[in-house]
Amino acid sequence: MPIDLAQHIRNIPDFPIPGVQFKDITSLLLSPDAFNETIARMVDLAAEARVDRLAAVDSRGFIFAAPMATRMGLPLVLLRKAGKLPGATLSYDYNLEYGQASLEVHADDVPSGARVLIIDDLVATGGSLKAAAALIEKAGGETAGIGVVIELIGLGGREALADYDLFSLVTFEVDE
Ligand SMILES: O=P(O)(O)OC[C@H]1O[C@H](OP(=O)(O)OP(=O)(O)O)[C@H](O)[C@@H]1O
Ligand SMILES: Nc1ncnc2[nH]cnc12
Repeated sequence: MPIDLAQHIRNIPDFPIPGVQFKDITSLLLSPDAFNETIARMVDLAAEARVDRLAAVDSRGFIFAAPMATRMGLPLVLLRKAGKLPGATLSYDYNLEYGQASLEVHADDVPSGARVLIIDDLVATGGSLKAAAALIEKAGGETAGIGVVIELIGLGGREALADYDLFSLVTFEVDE
């Protein structure tokens, strides 16, 4: 029987603010089989694009991108929240489903013309991943695609990212 990854993702209503159905991946991480299957499926989909590097969105994206990078034998670039990276950075401000943030990348981590696949746990409005793609492009790279474990339907994420190839493993309606 294939593993139903959706069954391993816990829903927490009204977190972090009333009205948000929070998709909690900590329950997925507690199952080594489900976590392993998640990485295997992400790697299979990632292999469909020509990719030179992976980039991971702070912080939950790190959990999935790091094992993918070692399995794929690719360099991993960290896209971090403001003020965390020690070297010279480029940054981009964006809106979340429930707040505002800024992403940064080390300017030297993206060679000119490098094809970068961006990885995160989840797409909601697409704001974080749009900022991630903008950063990669500002640094001189090309966005080879975007991969997420969870796609929330109803907040316009896929539409906001229409310029990019986006793959996801599991979809949920935003109010589900
Ligand atoms: O599509 P969007 O509306 O931009 O929302 C999705 C983003 O929100 C969450 O991250 P969050 O900023 O909460 O940080 P975390 O990973 O550190 O929990 C999630 O991990 C995505 O990165
Ligand atoms: N509904 C949600 N669940 C988990 N992470 C999120 N990031 C943005 N919206 C989210």
